Amino acid sequence: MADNLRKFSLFGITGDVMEKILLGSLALRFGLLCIMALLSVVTLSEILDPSVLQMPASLLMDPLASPPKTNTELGAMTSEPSTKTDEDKDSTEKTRQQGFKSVLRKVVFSLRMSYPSGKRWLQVLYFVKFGIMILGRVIVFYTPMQTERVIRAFGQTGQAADGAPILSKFDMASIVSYVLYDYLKRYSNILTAITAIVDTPVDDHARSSMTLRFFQHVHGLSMEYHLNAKSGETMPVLQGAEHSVIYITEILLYQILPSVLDVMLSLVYFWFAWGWKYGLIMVVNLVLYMIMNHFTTKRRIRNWNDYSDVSHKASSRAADSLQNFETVKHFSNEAFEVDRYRAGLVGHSKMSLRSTVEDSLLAMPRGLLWSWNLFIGCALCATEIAQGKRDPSSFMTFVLHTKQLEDPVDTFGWVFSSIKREFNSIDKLFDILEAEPTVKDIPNAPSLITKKGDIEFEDVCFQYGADKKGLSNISFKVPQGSTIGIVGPTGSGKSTLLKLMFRLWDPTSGRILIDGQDISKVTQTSVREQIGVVPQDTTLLDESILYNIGYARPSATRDEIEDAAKAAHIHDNIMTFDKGYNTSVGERGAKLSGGERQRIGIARVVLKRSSIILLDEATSALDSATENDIQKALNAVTENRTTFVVAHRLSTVMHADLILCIKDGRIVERGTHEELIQRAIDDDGKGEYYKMWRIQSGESSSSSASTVSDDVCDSAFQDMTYNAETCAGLKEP
Ligand SMILES: Nc1ncnc2c1ncn2[C@@H]1O[C@H](COP(=O)(O)OP(=O)(O)OP(=O)(O)O)[C@@H](O)[C@H]1O
Repeated sequence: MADNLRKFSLFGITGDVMEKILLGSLALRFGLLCIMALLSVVTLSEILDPSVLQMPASLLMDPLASPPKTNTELGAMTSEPSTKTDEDKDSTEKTRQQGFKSVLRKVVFSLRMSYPSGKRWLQVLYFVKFGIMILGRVIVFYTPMQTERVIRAFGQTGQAADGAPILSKFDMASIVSYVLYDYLKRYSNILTAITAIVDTPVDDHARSSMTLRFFQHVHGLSMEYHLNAKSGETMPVLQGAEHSVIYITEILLYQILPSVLDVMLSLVYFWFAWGWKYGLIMVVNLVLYMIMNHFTTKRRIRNWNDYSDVSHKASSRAADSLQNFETVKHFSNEAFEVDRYRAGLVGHSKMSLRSTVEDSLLAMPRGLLWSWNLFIGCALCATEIAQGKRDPSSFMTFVLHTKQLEDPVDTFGWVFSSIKREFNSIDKLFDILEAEPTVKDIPNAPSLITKKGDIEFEDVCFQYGADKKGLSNISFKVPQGSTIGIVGPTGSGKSTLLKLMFRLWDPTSGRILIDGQDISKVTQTSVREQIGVVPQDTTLLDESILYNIGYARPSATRDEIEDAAKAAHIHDNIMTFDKGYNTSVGERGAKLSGGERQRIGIARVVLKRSSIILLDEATSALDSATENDIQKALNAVTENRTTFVVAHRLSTVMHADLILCIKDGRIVERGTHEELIQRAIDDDGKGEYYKMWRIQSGESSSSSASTVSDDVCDSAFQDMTYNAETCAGLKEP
């Protein structure tokens, strides 16, 4: 060979020179590879530097813990380590990922979710795809044997019709069969086309049914979950898990299973058709490969977990800052947000580089092991051919079979790590799916039947958490059609009381009765259907005004919606907008003023026509004149309906049939406005309600109760739209 090369000449370049060029280029290639390997190791060690690894963790800290003022402070903030809670969470997550049971659970979950249960024709398609996969294994197994048959045919000699010797027989049938096998093995063949077509409706069905189930579950969760969940994170988790479920199924059934079948078939074939030595080489190689793979996969998973955590946190922080753009602008923190996001991206790319470098380095020993196996097998086969024990064509069969196994065995190299990555997102989904509603309907709970609308609180106690505030021993009874005013300092528990009525939470002890029925024993939906709420901060859906008002009763006609808007004194405003009722309100109603949002909230309650109405500071964002108008409208709406009015402005509640004054979660005073004032006057001016009334009426708190004069009353009335009779009743006898 070397001699032949030396004699060779091309364009005047002799074989000698050519040989040197070839050797030189080989040496150069080797040198470059060494440099690349060295650089990879250097990069790896740099990336493995713990300070670099901690960098992205800075994104985990709460930026509000100490609001940044200067760039230096911003820089300092972004290099803080993560909070312990997040670390704990992450390690729990990773611990949970391990364990056979947990893996099995996720696998079963994925397989179940991706199976089109309930759809017969989709099930047929599902099994067609599976059948094609099995057929594929048979084709893969037979292709090398067909090659051997073609080669053997060359070796067969014979005689032509004229008696001339034929050195090699031309076997068209075996060549055609080989080409056919090869075609069916290719990516772009008829079987893969059928698989892709079959796949689409099956996967689409799995995706949509899964997302709907998850979506329904999340909507079924209680207020507590939604308050704790980060807005904007739930949907990506659902979408990520939806992708993961499909991916895991695809990998299990169409990557791992075929690979296992390929390996098993080859193993059995070699062991029994070629002898135990070949089988043993295969087994030893596979076992070594799996062991090596196990350790490398562990490392890859850790890399991936770190990578996905950093990536997830960086993007959710970025989304959060965009959602709260107004707050960012209030504090001119645009640059801070950009810096924080940049730090996240830097961490992200470092993680990405680290895992790529590690993955590539870890793949090298696997390649070497495989070549070693090929070498042993080839040497054994060549020896047997040389000894005349085997046909030379069998060498080709061995090489093709072994090479054909490379793909499936290599699949084990990456498939387990990638499947485990997907487990990460299924874990996040499990967190959501495992969240139980804190407010639950008892089994077979009946619906609430409202005959009148009498309401009773029976020694109701409630706490948000073990050490958090709530309500204590709340008891009162109100007949149908009454208006109950709830007043008290901020944070005293007024809204909490309304939330308990609406069953956003259930009392820790005690009972709330509507028409004698304990609301915790009837369905939440039936309770909520009977109650109309105007919350402190009416949030709207990013749709038109028409849609938002109609949301209270989707069956309402356009006329009914407009009537409700008129009753809430917002119709004229709406008509001044270019698109009238079709005006889009923006995200959470951001394109409307606070007062407009509140009036849409009131219009909704008008449209809902519920028998009980809860108004939580429903008119706080309105000017006195508009409030006065709306108050009249609300009086019409609330007539003959049991109404709870939470208000700081006493003018809103002073006509109530009963006023409850709440302080630190307890009712400290109760009565009508007149009774409360009179009681305070009789008691030397002591009384919470009286104190608030005097502050709001503009009288100095140091004045004594006995000096409640006409002037005071008048100034109070200016703000309170108070009536003359009530005022007369409050003056000193
Ligand atoms: N989801 C919650 N988790 C924990 N604590 C809460 C929660 N909601 C409210 N609280 C706490 O419960 C207490 C009562 O809150 P609530 O909203 O009922 O007060 P409020 O009297 O309506 O106040 P305001 O007049 O300011 O609206 C407050 O200390 C508040 O911080």
